[in-house]
Amino acid sequence: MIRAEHIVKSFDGRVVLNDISADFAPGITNLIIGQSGSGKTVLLKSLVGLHKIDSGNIYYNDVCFNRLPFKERKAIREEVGMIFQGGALLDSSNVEENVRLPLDLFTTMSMSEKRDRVNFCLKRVNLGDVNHLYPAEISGGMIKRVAIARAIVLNPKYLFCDEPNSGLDPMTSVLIDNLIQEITQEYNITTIINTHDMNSVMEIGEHIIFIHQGQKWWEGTKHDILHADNRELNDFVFASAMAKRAREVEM
Ligand SMILES: Nc1ncnc2c1ncn2[C@@H]1O[C@H](COP(=O)(O)OP(=O)(O)OP(=O)(O)O)[C@@H](O)[C@H]1O
Repeated sequence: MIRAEHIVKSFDGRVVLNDISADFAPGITNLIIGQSGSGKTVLLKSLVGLHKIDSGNIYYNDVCFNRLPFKERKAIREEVGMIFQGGALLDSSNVEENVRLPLDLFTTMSMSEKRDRVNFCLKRVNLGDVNHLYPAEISGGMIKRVAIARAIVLNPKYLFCDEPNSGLDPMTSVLIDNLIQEITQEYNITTIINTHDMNSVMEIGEHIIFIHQGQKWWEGTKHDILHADNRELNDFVFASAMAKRAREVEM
């Protein structure tokens, strides 16, 4: 469980997160949505400790993360998996080396133990026999799977995903969304996903926070969204004519 309490963050006196509070429960997919520039990435980075917040508190279970000394914060960070936009694999390392990297950095496992763990994680994301391929030799969807395998290799308690299906076709996006949801449930991970993708919202939006101009404007589930009486949310979610018609039909 991650809890944000009254988060305020500004840059050069300009407030970009204004008093945001939210609970992110484990075992479900928590989505942060909002227009470009609304503050989603700043919120995600603040929650993970990459931005120092001006005020408020961030709890990881019962521990106040933002007030911890550096060493203890680092220990919690080792329980965090991250999936970055574009995958962020090392181009000069092959798939196995990319997935193994957190094990090399943070564990004292033997090489054969590491190889077993890497193979287990690659299998979990439905990738086989790609260990020796380089990122340039695999598809965008495979890159995301490798990024997911790397994010789970240390058995994280918390998983942060920044636009996990950016650049993917709609079918591959659904597969990646479903994979993240399955892994979240299977290992009871607290997962927070930053997304613009309305298909993701309707597919895996078990808990959704809508950010508007730096404020939490609406909160609910994918089922609530269809009936939400919130103009900014509706303008954002049902922006296209097709989405508007789909909503009318559903209503
Ligand atoms: N390091 C920074 N320094 C100054 N301003 C920043 C910084 N990072 C973000 N901002 C500002 O904070 C606001 C929110 O940015 P943020 O990246 O969180 O938006 P977003 O909702 O993630 O947008 P997008 O969907 O386009 O990625 C923007 O106005 C942005 O210019």
